[in-house]
Amino acid sequence: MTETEMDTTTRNTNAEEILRVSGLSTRFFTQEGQVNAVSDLDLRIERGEVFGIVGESGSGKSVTARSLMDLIEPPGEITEGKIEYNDPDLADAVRDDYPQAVDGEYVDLLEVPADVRESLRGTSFSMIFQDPESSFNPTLTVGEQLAEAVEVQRRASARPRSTRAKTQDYTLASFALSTVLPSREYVSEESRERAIELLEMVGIPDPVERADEYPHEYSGGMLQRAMIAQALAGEPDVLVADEPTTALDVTIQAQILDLLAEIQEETGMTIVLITHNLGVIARMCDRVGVMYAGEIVERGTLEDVFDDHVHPYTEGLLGSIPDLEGARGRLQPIPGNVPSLLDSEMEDRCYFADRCPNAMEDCLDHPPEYDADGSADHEVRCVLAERDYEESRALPEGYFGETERPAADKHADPDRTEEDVQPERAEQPVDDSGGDRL
Ligand SMILES: Nc1ncnc2c1ncn2[C@@H]1O[C@H](COP(=O)(O)OP(=O)(O)OP(=O)(O)O)[C@@H](O)[C@H]1O
Ligand code: NI
Repeated sequence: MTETEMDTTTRNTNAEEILRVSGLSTRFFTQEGQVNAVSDLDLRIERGEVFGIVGESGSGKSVTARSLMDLIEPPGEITEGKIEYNDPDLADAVRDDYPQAVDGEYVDLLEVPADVRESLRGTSFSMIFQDPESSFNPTLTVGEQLAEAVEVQRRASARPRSTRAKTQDYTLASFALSTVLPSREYVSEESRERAIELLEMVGIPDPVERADEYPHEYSGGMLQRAMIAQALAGEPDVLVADEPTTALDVTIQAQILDLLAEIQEETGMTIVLITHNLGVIARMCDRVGVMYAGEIVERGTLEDVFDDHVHPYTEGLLGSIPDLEGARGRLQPIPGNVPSLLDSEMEDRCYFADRCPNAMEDCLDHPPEYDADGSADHEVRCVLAERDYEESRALPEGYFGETERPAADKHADPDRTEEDVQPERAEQPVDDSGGDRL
């Protein structure tokens, strides 16, 4: 181990992990059979970092995000694993009733009742989505909805989580209470003012007037900003952003990413950023996990993944982003199809082997995660971490049957959104449409 590697190791043991996900599996029990959307997934998210999850369409990114937020609905189900959240007060509050859920300052959110999980939504965890329409009620003004979100936070901070309740009953009941949305008439003037502040913070011009408008009166980019404001109303520790810019045009995409980066810097919030776009990852993230077929197949720092990647899938993803010069690069989608995640069709091998230019006999066994060169965080689910590619061990052409043309990826339309988000960490000029945001 080199000296630099030692340093990284030290840093990582010291950094506080706000979220520890271990062995998480999420299945959908559909008429066609069991869909293994997320399988045995491990994640360690450090407080204050921007952690990116990237992968092709169907790789399980959104299901991972929704699992973290406890938003999986039937026929889906988290079938295994732990989602441990670092919150000493919560740990104290639930320790007596749910000792198996608590490990020091961590609480396994899958071991506490649903109402406790729900009480954390908005105030500890918040999520923004690709389509802001889904986050707003069309019949209420944006200002009213933001004020309601602020009220939820006020109630949550009024509950005796940090002062330790006298009785467990009271503690748990208070968690549940904070999930009840106040009705409109209880929204205080203070919350209204805070709503306007939030709109201003996310760069909405004339926030006082805009607060009284309905969602449909907002442009796509403005509504995206308003959704971010809504997500921030509860001052969450962790923001999960699922493709927050994909639906927007390139200029607005860049502005929204800048806004998120600014807010992150200002508040120290932890962000889990989900995207199919490695350019967005390069611009925003500290560390990244590359997802394929419901698993993280490569993870590490940006440097690990961009410069020292081992997995041919990562290589393939990198080949499908535009070149660094900003000239329209030739996008080369990875040949072959995203695999079926139907349990009955998944073989116990490397799930990428049928598309992999370097598939060997070794790949017929499902690979574990290996340590890879680079930072201490660099891990890869590929035998190439352990051995070089050997032509003599290559699987014969056509081993997995006919390889077809790549499936149309709904996100991979190069003419629309990809070209201007550059895969480098450039300081972008701040857009001037928003005034003072923070
Ligand atoms: N409600 C559902 N019922 C059945 N299968 C589902 C459901 N939701 C997701 N899946 C399956 O889970 C797998 C992962 O989907 P997910 O939405 O997480 O992919 P993704 O990586 O977010 O893709 P995209 O980039 O297209 O958003 C897919 O095979 C999908 O078909
Ligand atoms: Ni998705």
